[in-house]
Amino acid sequence: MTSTQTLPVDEPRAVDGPAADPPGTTERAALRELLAPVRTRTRVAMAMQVVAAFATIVPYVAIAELGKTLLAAGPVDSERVWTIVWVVVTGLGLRAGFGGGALMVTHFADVRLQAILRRRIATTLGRLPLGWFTTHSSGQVRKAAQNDIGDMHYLVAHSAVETTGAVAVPLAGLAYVISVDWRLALLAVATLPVYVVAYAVMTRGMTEKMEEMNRGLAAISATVVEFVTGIAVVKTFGQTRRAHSRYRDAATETAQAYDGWVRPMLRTEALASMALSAPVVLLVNLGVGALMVQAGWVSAIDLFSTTLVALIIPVAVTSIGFGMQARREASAAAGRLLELFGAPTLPEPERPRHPVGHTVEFDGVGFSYDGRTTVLSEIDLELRQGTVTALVGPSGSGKSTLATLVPRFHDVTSGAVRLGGVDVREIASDELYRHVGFVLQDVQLLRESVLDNIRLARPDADLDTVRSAARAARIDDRIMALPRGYDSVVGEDALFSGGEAQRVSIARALLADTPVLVLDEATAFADPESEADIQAALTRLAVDRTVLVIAHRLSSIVGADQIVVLDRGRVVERGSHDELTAAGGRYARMWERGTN
Ligand SMILES: Nc1ncnc2c1ncn2[C@@H]1O[C@H](COP(=O)(O)OP(=O)(O)OP(=O)(O)O)[C@@H](O)[C@H]1O
Repeated sequence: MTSTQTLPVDEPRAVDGPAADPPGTTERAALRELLAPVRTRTRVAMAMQVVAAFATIVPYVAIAELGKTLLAAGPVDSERVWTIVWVVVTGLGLRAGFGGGALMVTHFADVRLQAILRRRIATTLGRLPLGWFTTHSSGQVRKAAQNDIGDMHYLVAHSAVETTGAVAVPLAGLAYVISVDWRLALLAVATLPVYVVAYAVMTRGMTEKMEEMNRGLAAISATVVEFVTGIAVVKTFGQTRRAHSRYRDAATETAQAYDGWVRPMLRTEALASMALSAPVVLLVNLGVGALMVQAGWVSAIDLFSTTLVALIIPVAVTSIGFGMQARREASAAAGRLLELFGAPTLPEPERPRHPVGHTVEFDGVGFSYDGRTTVLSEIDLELRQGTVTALVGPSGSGKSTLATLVPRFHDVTSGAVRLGGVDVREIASDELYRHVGFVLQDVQLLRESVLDNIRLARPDADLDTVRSAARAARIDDRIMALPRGYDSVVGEDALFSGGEAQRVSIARALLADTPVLVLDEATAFADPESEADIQAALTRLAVDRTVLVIAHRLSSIVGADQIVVLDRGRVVERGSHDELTAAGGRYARMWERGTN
């Protein structure tokens, strides 16, 4: 049983912008929207980083002044020396305090944003129609909750501060060297253009190359998944070698593409980093600077002080490049998160109504998943309180779709589904799930103790109550035989077969005790003994409830109060087993063939 929450949340906005938006605009807007809750903190941190950037320059300037003082003719002015020492210490202290403080502010901001986004993901997931989860894998949800939020860490906690530092430190340094001598300033940044040009060459066509790489990696992972999921078939038909070679080919192709892309890039990168390396900066500044000193343009001590500052400019600049890649990844992650937040949610009624009784009615119900192909049309049905209705029909006739409209996996396209006289869309979702339970083919057991799995809807139920539900579902003996009994954890020391998992979920439904039940009679994988157990458990579950069962075996629904035959989304026959076999129609033929 799943219940949904109704937490207040901003209405999600559509992710896709107008068609005329230049590429990247939507993602930038997405990023701005996601980062809005921490904008003020980020700005405060940036301002702190500007102070830290100026403080970074102070010790270098002070040391240059110290040099001048010590080399000046006459006795050393010790008072001035001490003042300079204090300036150096203060500069270092301010840099550590403001720089560290800025990072602290952004890291707290990041934690806050992660909490906001995680809550928003939980709220969104709680408001999505259950049908959404049948078309989206848990992997996608996990990626959003972990990887995408994680990808945003660099952006929030580091990028703004580091980029500010990367711009402010060189600017502060440049301001100082210009104040000393404009020719020395030119020298201090002389190697920068080489880096900028090399970097531009390196990142040319980066987006396309990254896409190509991602395609290659996706192909490799697809062949691995194909191999692992189909391993039984692959081995049985002796195709292991072929499957291996497909993986090898995909891996080789991607490796070659990577090599072809990265090799020239590494050469350029080496050149770029060389242009900003300390020996090259020193060589250019001291070499050319010495000529300037000889020519009498500048003093040796000025050259010394500007060379010191020139050494710190490159370190700051190179961090910009690193930040750009992380920013790109974070923007893409933000886009994916907003896509999740923008998924159409199940509207909650403004003024919820309460059902009276537990009769379910389908009134002129029509449904389409995509708005084009009609899956159900003109369904009029009444599932009277306390009766069992079985749905039969060929595969794809719409049985599951019809049944899952009752717990609002999706909302009808036309007509209405009513419970106790109230349209299910007018019942608050948590109340709806207190009335409607379901046991579907795809049994979902959580990685928790068997006890907690069974008492999911009633966490306060004691062991005796849980055991009596499990006994009714014919699974108690099996659970007691587990190493830690009811405390065994599903997936660790509680490993259930398909039929056993089905019975655990029946025990869960029995305990939840909802008056309306939607059952998918999943007996396809069960052995005859297990099938008999499941049938017995289902029969027990159906007592005194309004039950809608998707029947795969006609033998199990002979006693149903009403059998509904669906074909291509329409009700083609309806009646009891005796009435339908006597009528000699579709059901009678299915019964004779012994198939559904
Ligand atoms: N999530 C979905 N999105 C789009 N189309 C869907 C979705 N689920 C089912 N369909 C389509 O709706 C139609 C009815 O499917 P449904 O699963 O309700 O049939 P069914 O009678 O329960 O079939 P089966 O007995 O094989 O389970 C099919 O054509 C199917 O392809």
